[in-house]
Amino acid sequence: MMADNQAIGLGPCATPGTVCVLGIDLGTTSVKAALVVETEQGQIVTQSCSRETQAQSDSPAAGAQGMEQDVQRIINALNECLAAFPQEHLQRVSRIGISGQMHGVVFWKTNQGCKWAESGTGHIFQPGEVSHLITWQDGRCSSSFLSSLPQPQSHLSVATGFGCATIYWYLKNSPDFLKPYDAAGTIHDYVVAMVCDLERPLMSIQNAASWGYFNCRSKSWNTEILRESGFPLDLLPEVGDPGDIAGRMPHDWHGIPKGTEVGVALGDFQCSVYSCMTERTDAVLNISTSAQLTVPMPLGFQPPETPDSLSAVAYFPYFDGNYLAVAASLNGGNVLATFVDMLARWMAELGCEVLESNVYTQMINAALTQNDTRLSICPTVFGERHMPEQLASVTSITASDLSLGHVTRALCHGIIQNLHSMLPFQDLKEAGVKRILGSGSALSRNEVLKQEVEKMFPLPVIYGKDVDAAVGAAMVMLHRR
Ligand SMILES: Nc1ncnc2c1ncn2[C@@H]1O[C@H](COP(=O)(O)OP(=O)(O)O)[C@@H](O)[C@H]1O
Ligand SMILES: O=C(CO)[C@@H](O)[C@H](O)[C@H](O)[C@H](O)COP(=O)(O)O
Repeated sequence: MMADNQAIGLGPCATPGTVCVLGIDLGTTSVKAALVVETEQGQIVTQSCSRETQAQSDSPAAGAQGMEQDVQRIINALNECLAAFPQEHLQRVSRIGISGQMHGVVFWKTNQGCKWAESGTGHIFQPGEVSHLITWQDGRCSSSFLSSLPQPQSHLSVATGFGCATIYWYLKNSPDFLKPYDAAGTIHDYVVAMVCDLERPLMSIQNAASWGYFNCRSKSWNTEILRESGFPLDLLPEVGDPGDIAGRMPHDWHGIPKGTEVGVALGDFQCSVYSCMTERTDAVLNISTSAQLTVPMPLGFQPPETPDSLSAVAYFPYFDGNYLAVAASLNGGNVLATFVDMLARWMAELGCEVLESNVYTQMINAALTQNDTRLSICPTVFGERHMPEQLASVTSITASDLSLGHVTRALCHGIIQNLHSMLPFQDLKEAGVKRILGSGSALSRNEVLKQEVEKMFPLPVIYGKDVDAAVGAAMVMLHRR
């Protein structure tokens, strides 16, 4: 797996004639990049890099419920990742696949979305007239606000943090905010639009479905419903199929040659699945900032016409018209990150500074010596889309079960139990699942989470080596010729 703060060189760069693809994932916590080459033995990840973005930003308009990220910081992390790769590797890249955190929205002004500049290793861009990214974790749209919106004609219901809901929120609460902007997309759509110099942004079906008000059968926005309610239709991107080429780069970028093909931006969840799922009897468990447990739906499956907002399982578009049934939890690695942040703040108040990475190591080690606990933690600090009101709670507290090991064990158990409550083991068995493939760095770096998965889902669980959204995004562009 990828390590923070350094580029990992894993092999030679592509020799002339071999295809080399750059995969990028703009995640909620970190940016990841990987170089993947096709060899006679199959695909090899030759370089990889990960950088935390530290992009969380205040949201004056939305207050405490808002969750925004500073685009400049995300692009800084991306630039650092690419600058860490050897030039001779980047010069061999012929195609780029980009994925990222879904549902969120960023606004920009056409032709002023970025500024290009010369760096030591070629051209790079910096954000220009761009808003913050309002992320999938944003909570400004209350249940009553959402129920005041028109009913979508889609199999997916609309939740807070979805692009169209956020645009409605601005329209109704702060219309002046939207005035300077004439383009919008997810953060990864923005990057694709900038590197390809697109006049109008292009979005894949995967990301369009994640915004709400998109019909996956007709592959079109709910234009009439949106128009009737005064929605600014001009802000909706054009839509393409996952795997399509969005454009070619008119400039070199970090030494990647001018003319390189860039794919339409993809969902990070779908790319994580693509990086590891090989059999129709595989389930995939991805834990990054969020968490998803998923199984493929039978070929030819079409989702119901209308959504079931009380269901914990949704159908997300995958590739080639296929769907994944997914328990998409809002409570994954972010629950552990919240706990670590709370500990670090308490320690600071008590006069001790601690490095967060050391806290993760210590708490995971402590929980590894604590196989079980009576402490019970419901970890839904961030609610769930199908029951936003149910927040976290701790029960069965006894004085003997309060060590760091007990609490960490109970937290990890709670995260997996919550996923299990959304998509139980029994359902996986009935769907014919034979093994679970683990992906995402919050899982790969945490032995306690792995143990809890294996206890709650008694199936073979396999943790692949190069399994994440950046590698998946590269693989999509390698396979789709
Ligand atoms: N040092 C660490 N050891 C183990 N887990 C960590 C560590 N640092 C962060 N994490 C976990 O990784 C999660 C972020 O994973 P990441 O793959 O970067 O997310 P994303 O793809 O959403 O950007 C955090 O929410 C946290 O739970
Ligand atoms: O929002 C959720 C919650 O699981 C999903 O629908 C969605 O695929 C992902 O969480 C987002 O794309 C964010 O991904 P990540 O940064 O946590 O990897």
